[in-house]
Amino acid sequence: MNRPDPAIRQARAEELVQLLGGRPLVLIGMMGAGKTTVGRRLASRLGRNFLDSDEEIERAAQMTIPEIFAQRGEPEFRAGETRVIARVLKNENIVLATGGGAFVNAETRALIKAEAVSVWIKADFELLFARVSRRSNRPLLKTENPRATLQKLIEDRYPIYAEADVTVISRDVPQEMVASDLIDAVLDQLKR
Ligand SMILES: Nc1ncnc2c1ncn2[C@@H]1O[C@H](COP(=O)(O)OP(=O)(O)O)[C@@H](O)[C@H]1O
Ligand SMILES: O=C(O)C1=C[C@@H](OP(=O)(O)O)[C@@H](O)[C@H](O)C1
Ligand SMILES: [Mg+2]
Repeated sequence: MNRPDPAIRQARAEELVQLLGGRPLVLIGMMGAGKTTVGRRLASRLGRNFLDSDEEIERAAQMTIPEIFAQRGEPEFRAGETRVIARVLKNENIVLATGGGAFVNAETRALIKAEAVSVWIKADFELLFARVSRRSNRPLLKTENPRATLQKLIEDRYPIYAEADVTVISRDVPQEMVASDLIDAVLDQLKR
């Protein structure tokens, strides 16, 4: 787990930007995987704009995600999510962090596959559960048994997430290192 030399890190970031040729980089995966926080660092490393579909939905609705789920319900949230992702994918040179359910939607998934390079940030159950337990801002986990709910979501969604172009394991290491792993994994894929 050596930290790469900053010059090498910079060179890898530049190479990736070249190979992407403007295509959006879209992060998918479960709640707690690190899409939002690692995505922000990744965008800064690549000199790209960062967007988060949840933040875009909150801005458009002028409500938080828990408020949207409580007052309008999940179907309306999902409709907003599909619209927002279709809109932001018209931009080049972005890193987009999606919400965990976005890629599960067939329409959204087709759009991401057509317009972007998708990266599944994959993490094991205990790591995800520890991370999502720190905050109570994820309405889907407000159940009697959040562990069982998370486990069921993992079972249902992992076969779909596996359709992403690239998979990166979110290890329990600093986010900068996950961002480096991500750059290396996408580079490997694009150079094939
Ligand atoms: N590599 C990491 N090391 C430590 N904490 C992390 C790491 N990646 C994410 N986290 C933390 O886990 C929580 C969930 O991350 P977040 O980026 O919101 O995930 P997502 O958007 O995939 O749901 C946040 O508190 C974040 O700071
Ligand atoms: O997995 C999901 O269905 C959801 C994930 C959340 O985003 P994060 O994956 O960024 O936590 C957010 O979109 C909403 O609470 C629903
Ligand atoms: Mg997020």
